[in-house]
Amino acid sequence: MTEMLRVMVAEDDAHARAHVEQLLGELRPEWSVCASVEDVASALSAAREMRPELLLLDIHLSDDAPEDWFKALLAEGRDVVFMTGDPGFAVHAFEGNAVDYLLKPITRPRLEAALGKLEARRAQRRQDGAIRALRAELAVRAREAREDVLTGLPNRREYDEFLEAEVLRALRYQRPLSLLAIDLDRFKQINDQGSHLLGDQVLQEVAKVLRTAVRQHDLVARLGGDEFAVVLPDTGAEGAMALKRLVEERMRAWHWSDEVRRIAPPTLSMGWGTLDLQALAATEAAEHLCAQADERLYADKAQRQIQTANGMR
Ligand SMILES: Nc1nc2c(ncn2[C@@H]2O[C@H](COP(=O)(O)OP(=O)(O)OP(=O)(O)O)[C@@H](O)[C@H]2O)c(=O)[nH]1
Repeated sequence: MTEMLRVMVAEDDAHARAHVEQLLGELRPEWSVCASVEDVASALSAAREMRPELLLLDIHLSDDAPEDWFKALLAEGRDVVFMTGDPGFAVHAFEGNAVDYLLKPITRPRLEAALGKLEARRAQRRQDGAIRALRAELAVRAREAREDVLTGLPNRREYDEFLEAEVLRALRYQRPLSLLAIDLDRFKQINDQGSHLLGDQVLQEVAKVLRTAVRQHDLVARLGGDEFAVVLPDTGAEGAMALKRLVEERMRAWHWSDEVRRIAPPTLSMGWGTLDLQALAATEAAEHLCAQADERLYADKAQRQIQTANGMR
């Protein structure tokens, strides 16, 4: 698709200016000359006000203008083609990243070549922009694929990969590894008696409690629904139990909203497991680790249900 570009021509020689504009009209009839100026002040103000996409600039517009009057335009990244009678100017033109420079008198083939360069540069810029946008989009998608949208915690995919890598590391270096499996109690009640939105808020707050209770190298993940897990590298059973107690304390101390408190301040059932460092196969060791944590979680939940039935918290 041909772009409809707007061009500014700055040239103090009226004949030369008319000549350039005529050539432009012949070479790119769909483009328009939005500013045709003859001095520096008009060139600078037209460049800012008319926002032409191409600036065709005579370098020596008037004797009293500073030699580098056009530098600000180049610095803004504007597409400039210089027109000059001085062959030595080429160096300055390209240092400033001009599109091209044309030696006077301007000929049709040289102007055509300069316009071609400009179009190629604009096409390249569009392509670069599209690639940058695509990269940014891919980065967002990649993050979303590993992140739980509601809480911002790593999701199950990230958790699975992290756990697998940590199990291998722990077995290889014979370092302890623990896991805390977590499930909200009676969460359905919050959704049913409050609202789904209130349920979402509770999930977000639980994520905060967990995130702020763990160490930097631990991984807190939301596995789905009201299930969370914490992978604890370099941590044995004592450390896992200590974290369980800390999370319980923080949940009790959390400032739940009145609406949540009216229904029931949320509590968590938790179970921990530790990796068997004598295990020969990593997959079985990981499965055993998860099974231990789940078993303790269910036992914890069963006990809480009994306590609730007996009217205790
Ligand atoms: N608000 C909200 N609710 C969710 C989300 N994901 C799952 N749920 C709800 O979580 C509830 C889980 O219910 P259950 O599995 O019975 O768990 P529970 O009510 O905590 O019961 P126990 O674990 O036995 O104490 C269901 O009502 C789901 O609809 C979510 O992203 N937001």
